Amino acid sequence: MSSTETLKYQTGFGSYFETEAHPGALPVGQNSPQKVPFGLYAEQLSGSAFTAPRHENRRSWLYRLRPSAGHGPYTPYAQDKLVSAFGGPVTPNRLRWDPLEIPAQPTDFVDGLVTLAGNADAATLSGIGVHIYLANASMRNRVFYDADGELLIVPQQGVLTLVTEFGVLIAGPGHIAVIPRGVRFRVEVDGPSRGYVCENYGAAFRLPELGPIGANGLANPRDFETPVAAFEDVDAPTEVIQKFQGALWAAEWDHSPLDVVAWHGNLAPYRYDLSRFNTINTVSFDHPDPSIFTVLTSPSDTPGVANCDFVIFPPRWIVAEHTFRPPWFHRNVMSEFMGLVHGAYDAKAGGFVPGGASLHNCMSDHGPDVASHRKATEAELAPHKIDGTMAFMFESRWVIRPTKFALETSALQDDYDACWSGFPKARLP
Ligand SMILES: O=C(O)Cc1cc(O)ccc1O
Ligand SMILES: [Fe+2]
Repeated sequence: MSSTETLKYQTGFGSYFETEAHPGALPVGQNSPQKVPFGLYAEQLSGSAFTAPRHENRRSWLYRLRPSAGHGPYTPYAQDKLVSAFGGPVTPNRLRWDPLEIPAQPTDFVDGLVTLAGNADAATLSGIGVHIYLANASMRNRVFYDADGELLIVPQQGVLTLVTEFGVLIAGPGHIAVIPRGVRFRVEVDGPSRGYVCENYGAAFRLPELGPIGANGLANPRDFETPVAAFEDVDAPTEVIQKFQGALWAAEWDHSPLDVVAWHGNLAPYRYDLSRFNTINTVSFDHPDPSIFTVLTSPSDTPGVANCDFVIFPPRWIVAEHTFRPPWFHRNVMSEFMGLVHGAYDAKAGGFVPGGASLHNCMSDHGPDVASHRKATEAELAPHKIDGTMAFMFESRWVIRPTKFALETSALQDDYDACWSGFPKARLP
């Protein structure tokens, strides 16, 4: 990721930013002057209702070469692997997938998105879509935006350059990137690329409360990075593809919409280096609930019950005494989708591999496989570093429904249940 160093970022989660790619482009003292500097056009992008309370209110003002309203109609764009209709029958079975293969034929980020699962409904602004992207080509003369939700991108292979209306950010394995609902962007790849996308239909991701942890810890606000303004002045046909109510639509614009010369506000893309996560865990006994590893949360209307939590399982020291150290057996009202960026996950000795995924829905029985259980019950409980790994979970209050594709793909493992068979029965004296 050497090119990272050449880009500039502004730091702070949800900070109030202001940035201009050309000196004097940003109006001073007001948002919408009669004459914007250089004849730029002012446009407000609202990510929350105008009347949302201040701590929830997110919007930015963009100053662009042309108003983005100047375009013709959108027509349907065929890409049937990306869906947002999660009705129909749903299996209660535990599911696990091998990594989906990156295609051999040229495929960009938009065409390479495939939906594995999702819940609730983009129309009511709640729930999530869970997608995998499989790409080997950069987007050329085309730009994407998602009216249905915010995109949390978890690269697993290949470094992405996200050229957005707000500037350029780079994210490879070990980083996440978040693109707010509606923000237009192009994805450039450096080779075969795979990763996970949580499309958040609900309230925007934010940092979790820290409660008794105190004022510091977990993901610290200053480690979130937002690009500085950068624009392209391109008068050439550009295909703008949007996702709206589950379907893709395309329109041809006569210029690139990535023409924002300056902007200010608190709604903007950002990235985060997961190695900056200040991991907190037990120094006494027992395995804490995984909420201790929450990086970002999208709350629902019920306090403490997330539309989606983004949780990671990063490298960390394990020191618990007289404790079964890996995740315990459990059943959960919340539904859990997991992925693996690299390394191994301590509850699964085999079968859960980088780029793969698993789904444990509401009340499904899961936990360590037989081999992990045996190893952990026999291990000498010295301090131990779990290293070289990064698993994650999208955890949601709504049942996560696999798509038809996810249930029919040959990547779906047909023997997942077997990892929990053969536990010796307990013997009472
Ligand atoms: O199921 C999983 O592997 C995720 C998970 C991890 C953990 O440490 C505790 C609970 C939990 O659901
Ligand atoms: Fe779990």
